[in-house]
Amino acid sequence: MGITVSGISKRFGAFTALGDIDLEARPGEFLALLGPSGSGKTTLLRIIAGLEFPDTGTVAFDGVDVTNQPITDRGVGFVFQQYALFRHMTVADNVAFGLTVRKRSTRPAKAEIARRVEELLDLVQLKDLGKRYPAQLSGGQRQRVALARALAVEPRILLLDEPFGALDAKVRKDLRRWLRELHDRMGLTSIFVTHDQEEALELADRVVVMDHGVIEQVSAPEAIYNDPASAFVFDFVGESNRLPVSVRGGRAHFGGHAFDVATDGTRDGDATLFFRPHDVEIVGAGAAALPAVVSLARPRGGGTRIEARIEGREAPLELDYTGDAPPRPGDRIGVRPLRARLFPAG
Ligand SMILES: Nc1ncnc2c1ncn2[C@@H]1O[C@H](COP(=O)(O)OP(=O)(O)OP(=O)(O)O)[C@@H](O)[C@H]1O
Repeated sequence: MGITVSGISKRFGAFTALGDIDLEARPGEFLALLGPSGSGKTTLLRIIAGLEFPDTGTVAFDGVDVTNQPITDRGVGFVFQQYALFRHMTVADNVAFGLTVRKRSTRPAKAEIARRVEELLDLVQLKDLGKRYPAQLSGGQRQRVALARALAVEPRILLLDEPFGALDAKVRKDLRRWLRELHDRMGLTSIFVTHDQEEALELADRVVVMDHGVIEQVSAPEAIYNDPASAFVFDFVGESNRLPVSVRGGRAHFGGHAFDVATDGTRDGDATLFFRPHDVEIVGAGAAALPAVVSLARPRGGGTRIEARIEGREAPLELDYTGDAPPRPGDRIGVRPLRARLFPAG
């Protein structure tokens, strides 16, 4: 089932939480909403779920406008961190909840509900734990129960808000993979909110990067990392160095030094240069490059991570060196950014 969000805006008092959002999730797609705290991810997800209503704009599922439908009519499964399991109910009763609260006319028979619960517990690999209470489970098991509960109503759309936020890194990673498999196997359309970029890049078909209530970029994970659409995305996703430069005659200038970068039609004037730590060439001092002094060198991932200071800039550059004669603290080096990107200042 496809999800189409058109022209959605939402204010809380004088504060604009979402401004004119357009977004499309194709049938079967797994989207991640990624952004810093307060960027509007949860508000957007709640509007898609029907837990919140927009000031303007529409939400449609497979072309059918559901903007004014309450959550109970939308047929979505959702796992939100704040909708924890019911502590006084067994695991099985938690999973059955969405079915048992249905009106009598649409509620399956008791035996049928029990069968479905068994099936779901099997699916989330908690087959023999139906009689336990949430307090008797690990964090990861609880989140799998929450997922089983969301899936009990046989949704075509699954909405998840940081469902693994409170779990340790290893469990998170396992659950993430397992969730992706489940999504594929059940043919769901899923939207997942996270502020963890690794999670978004690993899990999603496309990543939606948000900041201050607007969408900065919607792209496949590789493109988010390798071809960021804005200075914000470059900075937010992956490691980066930023340097205020002025662009003149196809070259970047910083502190009296000029160096070659692809200016890609950037107009002459002030700009911010971005480059990743591994996208540099480190050359000897005196070469036509940005002069820097190494302040720190430590092993990292088979190479050496170097911090280097440049005159007139407080924040050191973070650089990766992969050769076998890494520079040492105090060494003077020249830094040539490769694959750098310029964004107009401002
Ligand atoms: N009911 C509300 N009343 C007033 N302000 C709200 C309300 N809900 C959200 N906001 C504000 O809207 C902005 C966006 O919040 P939202 O929860 O959507 O952000 P988020 O990107 O999900 O952040 P986080 O990663 O911290 O959960 C925040 O500044 C928040 O304080």
